[in-house]
Amino acid sequence: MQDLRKSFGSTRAVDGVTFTMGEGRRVALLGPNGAGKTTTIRCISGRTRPDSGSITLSGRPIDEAGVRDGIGLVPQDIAVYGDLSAKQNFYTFGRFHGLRGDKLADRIDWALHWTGLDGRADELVAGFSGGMKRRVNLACGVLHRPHLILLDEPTVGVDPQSRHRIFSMLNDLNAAGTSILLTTHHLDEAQSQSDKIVIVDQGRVVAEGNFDQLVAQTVGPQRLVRLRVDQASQSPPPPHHRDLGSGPQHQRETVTAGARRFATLTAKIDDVGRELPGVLESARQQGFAIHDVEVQAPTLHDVFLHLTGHDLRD
Ligand SMILES: Nc1ncnc2c1ncn2[C@@H]1O[C@H](COP(=O)(O)OP(=O)(O)OP(=O)(O)O)[C@@H](O)[C@H]1O
Repeated sequence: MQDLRKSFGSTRAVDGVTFTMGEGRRVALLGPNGAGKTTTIRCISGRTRPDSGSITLSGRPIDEAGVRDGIGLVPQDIAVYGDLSAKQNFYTFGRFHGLRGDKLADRIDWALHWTGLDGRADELVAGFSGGMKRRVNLACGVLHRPHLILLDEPTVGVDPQSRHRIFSMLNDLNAAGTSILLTTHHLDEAQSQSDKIVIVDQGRVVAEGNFDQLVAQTVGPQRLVRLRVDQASQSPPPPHHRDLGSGPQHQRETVTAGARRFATLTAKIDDVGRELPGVLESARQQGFAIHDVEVQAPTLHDVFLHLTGHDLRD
C-alpha cells in the first residue's frame, strides 16, 4: 500500500498510509479509535474508494479484474443471518463467493468443523452466543479460501476464552499460508497475534516493525526495577529521592500494613545482569529490607506512548 489517502469532508481518515505485508505474514494495524484502521481495511476490500494512493496484491493493482477474489473480509459488526442456521449461512455466503456443487458442500463441511459447530449446524444463528456468532462471521468471510484475510477488530465483545479460540482458528489458516491483516486497539492482541505491527494514529503510520524492532526504535531496552521495601527500621522515614546507584529513581508510595510500613522504590536500568545487583546492594546499604523485586520490560504501551505522546485509550 502506497500513500493511501481518504477524507470524509474535512476529516482526513487516512492521511498517506504506506506499508507492505509479505506473503503468509500476520500484520496488525494498531491504533486508537478514529485512527483510520477501518477505512484502510475498507479501501483494500473495495468497500470504500480511496481519494489517492495505490494498493497492490501479489504485484497486481487491487482494482484489476479478479484480484479482490483472493481477499476475504471479516467485518467488525457481525454480518450473518440470524434467522438462518449456521449451515444455511455457510451455504448462502459460499454462493456469494461463487462456490457451487461439491466444492460448496466441501467448504460448508470444512466451515462447520473449523468453527466447532458440527453439532449445531441446523440451529438458528440468532440463538448462538456472541462467541459462536463471531466464529460464524469469520467462516463466512473465508469460505472461498482467500490468500489474504482482512479482519476488522475480530474479537470485539467476546470473552477471553472465545478470543483464544478465534486466534487459534486464525493460526490454523496462517499456518496453511494465508496472510492475515487485522485491526485492533488491544496491545496484547497486536503483540501476540502478528509478526509485524503497523502503528497508526490520526490517519498516519507512526512506526512499523516487530515488537523488538519497535522497542529498539523508541524506548530502547531499559527495564524498570521496582523494589518493595520494609520501612520499619527507617527512622526518620526515607526522603523522596534515594540513590539506588543506577539511573533515575524515586520513592513511589508508602503503605501501612499493621505495624509495618512498605515503600516502593524504582530504578531504571539497561542491563539486568550487570546493574541489578548494584541496585539491590545500594538499597540494602541504605537500611532497606527488600521484600520483593520486580523487573518490568518495555511494553507496547510504552512504545505507543513514546511515539504519540498519548495513551491508546485517550
Ligand atoms: N463514512 C464516514 N463518514 C464520515 N466520517 C467517517 C466515515 N468513516 C470514517 N469516518 C471518520 O474517519 C476517521 C477514521 O475512522 P475509522 O473508522 O477508519 O477509524 P478506526 O481506527 O477504524 O476507529 P475504530 O477503532 O473506532 O473503528 C474517524 O474520524 C471517523 O469518524
